[in-house]
Amino acid sequence: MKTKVKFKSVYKTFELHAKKSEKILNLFSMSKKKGKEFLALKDISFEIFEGETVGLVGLNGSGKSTVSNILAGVIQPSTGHVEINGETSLIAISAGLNGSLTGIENIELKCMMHGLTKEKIKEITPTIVEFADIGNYINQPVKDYSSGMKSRLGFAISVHTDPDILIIDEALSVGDSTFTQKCLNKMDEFKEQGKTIVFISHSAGQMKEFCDRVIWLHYGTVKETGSSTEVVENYQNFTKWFNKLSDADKRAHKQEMISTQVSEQVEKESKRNHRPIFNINFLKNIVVLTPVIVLGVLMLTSY
Ligand SMILES: Nc1ncnc2c1ncn2[C@@H]1O[C@H](COP(=O)(O)OP(=O)(O)OP(=O)(O)O)[C@@H](O)[C@H]1O
Repeated sequence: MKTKVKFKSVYKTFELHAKKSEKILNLFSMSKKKGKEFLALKDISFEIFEGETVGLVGLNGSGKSTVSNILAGVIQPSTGHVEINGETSLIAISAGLNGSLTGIENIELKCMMHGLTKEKIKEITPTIVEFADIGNYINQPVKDYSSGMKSRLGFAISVHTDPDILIIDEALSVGDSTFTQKCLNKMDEFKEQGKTIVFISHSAGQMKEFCDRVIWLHYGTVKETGSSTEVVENYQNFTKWFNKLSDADKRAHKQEMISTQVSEQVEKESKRNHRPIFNINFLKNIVVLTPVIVLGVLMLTSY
């Protein structure tokens, strides 16, 4: 079987800053206070093969969208190896849509970005418009759309640009039932054509029906990978257990898990990135630049 996607020991960290000013100072390496780092993905490894539909499940914040954004090339992993064999197309609520452009203009732009010729775009635009089915809003700026409308347009464009790997990130959750069914039928067509699909949904039913395999992400790690029925059932048992906890126990459990995502990276970072506020390069720049600036000011004021 041909590998379409491979993640090997992937980590993704996000910097967390208590204040905006810290973030700005950090950009110029002038702050000693290194913002804490949050490990959204910790040592993630998995493989997806051609023609498979693989689901991602997990609690809010477990890292599903971070994986889908890496797959779509929207963000880069911090460390680790990512192999993607084919063109990906991400369908998430409003992903890649330009708010100030109209629906029609977005169709043109996104299709061009997928490398479609002008003739091809002209040919498929009516089909996309018909699939999106948002009436006259197609000529309105996307910023005026409801989330359902954005999702409809995003889905309609993505499935008609003929991607190898389709990534659907909860885009169906905001559509009404008629549109969701239309999208699920389209996904069936894609499966029949042997396309690869990565599907993120909080619907256990959709996961079991559409996915060959499911990956359960848990606080940034892979908790389980296996057949969709088995993994979804184990995940549901976990959520049942979790929901039975008291509010205080839920909070404590979450806090305990999240603290492992923050503290581990901070320890590593503090060892790796310990640097003085005014390092030698900063002082060198001051020594070289000050006379130049003073000379410039003197020349300007002498005229
Ligand atoms: N740009 C960012 N800066 C800081 N933290 C971020 C950023 N993007 C994501 N995160 C954090 O990374 C973690 C994973 O987020 P992600 O959106 O991948 O979760 P998810 O599983 O898709 O959640 P949901 O089910 O709510 O959509 C979350 O704790 C989130 O707050």
